Amino acid sequence: MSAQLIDGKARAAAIREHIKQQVTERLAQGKRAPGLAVILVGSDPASQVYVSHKRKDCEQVGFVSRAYDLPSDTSQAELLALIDTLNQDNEIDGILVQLPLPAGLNADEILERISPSKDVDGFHPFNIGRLAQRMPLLRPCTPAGIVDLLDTTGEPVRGQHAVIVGASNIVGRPMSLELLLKGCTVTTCHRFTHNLEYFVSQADIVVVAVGKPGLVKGEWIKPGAVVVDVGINRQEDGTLIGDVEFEVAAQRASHITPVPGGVGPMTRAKLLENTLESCNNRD
Ligand SMILES: Nc1nc(=O)c2c([nH]1)NC[C@@H]1CN(c3ccc(C(=O)N[C@@H](CCC(=O)O)C(=O)O)cc3)C=[N+]21
Repeated sequence: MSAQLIDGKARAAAIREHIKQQVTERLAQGKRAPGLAVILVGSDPASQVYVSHKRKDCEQVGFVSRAYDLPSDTSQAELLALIDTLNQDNEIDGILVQLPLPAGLNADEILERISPSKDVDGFHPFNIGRLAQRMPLLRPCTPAGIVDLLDTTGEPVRGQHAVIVGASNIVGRPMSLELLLKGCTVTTCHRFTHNLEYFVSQADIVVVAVGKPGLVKGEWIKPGAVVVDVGINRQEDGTLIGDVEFEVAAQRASHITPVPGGVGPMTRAKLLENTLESCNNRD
């Protein structure tokens, strides 16, 4: 039995279509289009790819996107000053500082400087705290995109044992909070976890977000489990693979996300949703 693919690309396209309609309605009511500021510091090639995707997405849905391509020697003070200005800019509803930042910059201080109401990444401690206390406002995009995808499988979520592999601030930790909010029993594994196989083999839902190809072996997957692979590992030949051994896992899982075409497009779609929500809240 091979798993059903969870088609993030199609789901993301449907979300963008819906957003585009809402922007058209806003314009018809004489309201402005949502504005997203994307700050890229330095010239990390992967970041340039992701940022160009974000700008294209904005154009497609009718957002105003403002790009700030800053030199890698931009100082902490210059970055903080730009964020302070954008926090006050009434044309801008979302501010995104593309990670990773060049060494020497304090990312935590920079992200915390973004006004929580314009934090469309959902990384700000205020927004994470609201999620932790079951009162989410702007939610981190990748975990929110995964919750959306889980709902499309038709498989139960509430009461299921969810195992998250990876405990980063931008995926693993908020993912654990999102699935707790959905009523899952949550196990969060990380680099200090002993016997990862044991935990993964218990899971009804597995979310892997580490960035290590082949980390989760296919035979660890419990028959019928739902597998969500957040890993985006670029191989020498330029192809992308995830953190899960896809072929074997797909023989055991009921549903599985492909890489590419699964979680990645949902991350981008949720960023657009957050920006529109911020704009609507500012009317
Ligand atoms: N402030 C900030 N916010 C982020 O959300 C953020 C970030 N920094 N830094 C880097 C990561 C990575 N990330 C991805 C977004 C889309 C795809 C995506 O669309 N992937 C496509 C493939 C795209 C390709 O071909 O490279 C897919 O998986 O199908 C991947 C990765 C967002 N990130």
